[in-house]
Amino acid sequence: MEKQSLPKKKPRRHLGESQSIVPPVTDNHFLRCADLILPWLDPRELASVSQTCKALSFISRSLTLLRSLDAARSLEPLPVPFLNTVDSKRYADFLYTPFQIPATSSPPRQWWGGVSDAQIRSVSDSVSVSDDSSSKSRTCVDSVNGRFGVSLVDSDSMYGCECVRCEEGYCECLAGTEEEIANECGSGCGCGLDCPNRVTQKGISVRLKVVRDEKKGWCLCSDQLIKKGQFICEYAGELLTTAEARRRQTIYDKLRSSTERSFSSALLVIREHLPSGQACLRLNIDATGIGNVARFINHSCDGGNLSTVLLRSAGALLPRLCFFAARDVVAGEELSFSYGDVRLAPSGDNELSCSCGSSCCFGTLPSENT
Ligand SMILES: C[S@@+](CC[C@H](N)C(=O)[O-])C[C@H]1O[C@@H](n2cnc3c(N)ncnc32)[C@H](O)[C@@H]1O
Repeated sequence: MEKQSLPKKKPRRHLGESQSIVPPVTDNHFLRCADLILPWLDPRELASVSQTCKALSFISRSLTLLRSLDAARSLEPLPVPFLNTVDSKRYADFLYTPFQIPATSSPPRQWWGGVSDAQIRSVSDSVSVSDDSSSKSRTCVDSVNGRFGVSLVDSDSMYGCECVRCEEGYCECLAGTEEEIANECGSGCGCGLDCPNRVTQKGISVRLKVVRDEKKGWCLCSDQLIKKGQFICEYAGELLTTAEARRRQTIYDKLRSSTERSFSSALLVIREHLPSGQACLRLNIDATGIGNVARFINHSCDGGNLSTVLLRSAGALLPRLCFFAARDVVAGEELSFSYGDVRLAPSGDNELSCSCGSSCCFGTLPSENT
């Protein structure tokens, strides 16, 4: 006769037993701690922990919403929202700087959208949790601004105008010394930020949005009609030495191959040539970890709808790469430019396929041999 096996009894759990009451999440230290502590709590304490978790969940959902509402974290005159109808990513994670900054190996944390005091209070009232994280966050943003506000200007510069009010388009600052570099009034001048010859120094003044695309990832798009010649933004990020740019490029290439190409880098190398053809200036700007909205501008093989201008403001140590509308751009249109000439770039293992959709698409993205 066959021995009938009885249905196995589920082991009963008692508070205090060292059995797992939370799903095993191997790398989650918080949950591992919870697993050790929660079984020792009495019902009232357990209920209070549960309320706290609900409050934290509410706050983190609100923060996610706030983050998706402004990629620029209130550091630009206008917010730049994320829009995604393609997948579950609500926003891209990077630190925001409106300006070029020196390379940093240990970037500080950055405030990015806080639940307002009123919201915090209403959450606290409803779930009896007191939290002063909002004021801490604000202190954090100040220190971050201080850190990121490192200015790459030469305050003792002798170059610059002494105008109290410059005339638009007519100022000694506008006469360039290098042929390829346009000039603006700047910190070395007597005029202020409202000077008409400081178009690119007032932040982003056109409505933009960051839209998710299935093939290209995030794309910077206009959210209004932009007239030909209007300033869009500069390419802000960390200024690297060429050695550091090469080091980071190797890391980014590895990351891209290990994350099945979902990793996007935003390291731009700008070479300005003398009329003789010899390179005279090389700028390496990395917006991958720290940058502004320009890090979302994708490549287009037909040159796109943006023109780039290398621009020096009086008193600045280095020129900045600025984007202007190359033609009228309608609301909703993606902003793009050419990353380089694909025919000049060496083909390699790390080639990315291009989805610019232009009639002259080369099929692959230009890759920079740093
Ligand atoms: C500077 S980032 C642009 C923003 C990026 N799409 C994102 O999601 O963060 C450059 C990266 O975007 C993607 N990209 C840019 N232009 C593209 C294009 N025309 N086709 C496909 N991918 C593109 C590539 O992954 C490239 O490495």
